Amino acid sequence: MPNPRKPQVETRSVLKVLILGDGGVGKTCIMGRFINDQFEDNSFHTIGVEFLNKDFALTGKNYTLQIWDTAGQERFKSLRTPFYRGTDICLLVFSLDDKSSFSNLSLWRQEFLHYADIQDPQDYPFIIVGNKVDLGAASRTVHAEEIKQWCSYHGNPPYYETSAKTDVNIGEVFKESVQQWIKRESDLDLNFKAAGNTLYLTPESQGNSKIRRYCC
Ligand SMILES: Nc1nc2c(ncn2[C@@H]2O[C@H](COP(=O)(O)OP(=O)(O)OP(=O)(O)O)[C@@H](O)[C@H]2O)c(=O)[nH]1
Repeated sequence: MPNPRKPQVETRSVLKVLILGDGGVGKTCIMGRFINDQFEDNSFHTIGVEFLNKDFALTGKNYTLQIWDTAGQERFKSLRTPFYRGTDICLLVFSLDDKSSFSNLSLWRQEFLHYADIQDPQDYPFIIVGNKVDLGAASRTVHAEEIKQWCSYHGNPPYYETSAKTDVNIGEVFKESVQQWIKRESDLDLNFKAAGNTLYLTPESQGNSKIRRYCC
């Protein structure tokens, strides 16, 4: 039973989720669907970056997803890249009816790794999103086999086919983001322990507020 005299402190992890991909693939609409459950038929091109927060609970734990929508057009590159650092999860989005948005996925991945200064690209949690699945098979120009090959070459990141318009798999992508983050945190923890970095608390060290679990 909770102690009524003790204030209940809510613990909440804040995750930065970045959405990248060509202009027009539906990044803003994906964010709008997830945050407000709305879809814009005529959304404007994003200029630079915009971010919105959404609280999310998974298996009894609370998270705040800080979702960063970026401008996909090349002319806005210098406005978006300064915001890549500190990203926890990166969504790489293409449109299933736009072959060149899929061909550009590798460039988006490289741009992110470079400007976010990621040291271990193979371990980084990307999620691949093929949007506009509602357009159906007749409009589809990017096929399952080539997506599978791309993913297999790039470390098998999770792949989702979504529709911001008809709300297909949008919640699942963000749930996957949290799951990827949880997995990465626990892998980092295991690696830390496997490297023999166990911290033993002695009576002296317990009084030393400068001792931290991880070294920077
Ligand atoms: N059919 C369909 N259209 C979509 C979907 N998502 C977005 N669109 C449309 O695609 C167009 C571009 O959507 P945006 O969300 O603005 O694309 P963006 O990737 O943010 O574009 P930039 O801001 O230029 O980077 C708009 O006309 C949307 O209505 C979808 O799931 N299905």
